[in-house]
Amino acid sequence: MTAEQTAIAKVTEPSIAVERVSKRYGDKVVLNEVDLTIDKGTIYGLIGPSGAGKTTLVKMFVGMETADSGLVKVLGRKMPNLSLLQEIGYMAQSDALYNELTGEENLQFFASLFKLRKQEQKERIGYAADLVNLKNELKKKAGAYSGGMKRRLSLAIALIQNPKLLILDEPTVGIDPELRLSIWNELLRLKQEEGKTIIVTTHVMDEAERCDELAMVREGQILATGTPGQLKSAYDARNLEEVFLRAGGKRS
Ligand SMILES: Nc1ncnc2c1ncn2[C@@H]1O[C@H](COP(=O)(O)OP(=O)(O)OP(=O)(O)O)[C@@H](O)[C@H]1O
Repeated sequence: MTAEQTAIAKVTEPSIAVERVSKRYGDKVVLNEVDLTIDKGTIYGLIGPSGAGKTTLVKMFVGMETADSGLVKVLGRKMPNLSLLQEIGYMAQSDALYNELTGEENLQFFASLFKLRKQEQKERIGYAADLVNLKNELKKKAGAYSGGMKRRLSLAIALIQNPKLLILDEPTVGIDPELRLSIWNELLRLKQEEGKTIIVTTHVMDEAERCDELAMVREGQILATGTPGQLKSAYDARNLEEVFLRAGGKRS
């Protein structure tokens, strides 16, 4: 391979490669031979009804779940892999915060887990708190935050170490429309200007519209992938809500 070919291969290497991944809990098959490729520098949405397997899949990207069979590669390395945690920001569906610590102390604690210089740590905390509009609430204990504020603090924590890959499980639940818009604008900027790869699970169809690519997940399988436009034409639908319903996306 020439140097140029090597460079191209590096650029085009996907952020996530999932090959024939299956997972069951007891008798229940939660993921069934899933294949998925997520390119670098894209916003990728996983949509599908409750219980479809989206969270289980993204937990594998973070190394919090393991597949029974198949392969999950993140940034070219097989998961689980502890050394990749610096590169992955994860916002879980339920907030994992220290209620007895203030918002600021929570951010400091999570920042201290990563390799950041003191000054950088300070800057990242300022940036993340500002992004989620929590700068004036940082001295309050997280336990006294509203549900939406806790979500915002969790999102700030996911961004704290400036990861290459952001994995956000229903990031804007409980967040008001104005802030939701500014968070989405920032996600778009992070993709465009910093080349980050962002993976979101969502039930909100106007958020799905903002993704570059989507995967429709149902009953542990990926029914279809494509841009929002491609999915709409494939299902002959006017909007993604119709795609969702036509793909059989009834909530359990
Ligand atoms: N630790 C577990 N033990 C047993 N079953 C589990 C476990 N985690 C998930 N499940 C089951 O796996 C299935 C898929 O769950 P998952 O959370 O991945 O769905 P989801 O698509 O993220 O749903 P939602 O949109 O509601 O978040 C569900 O039937 C769920 O009950």
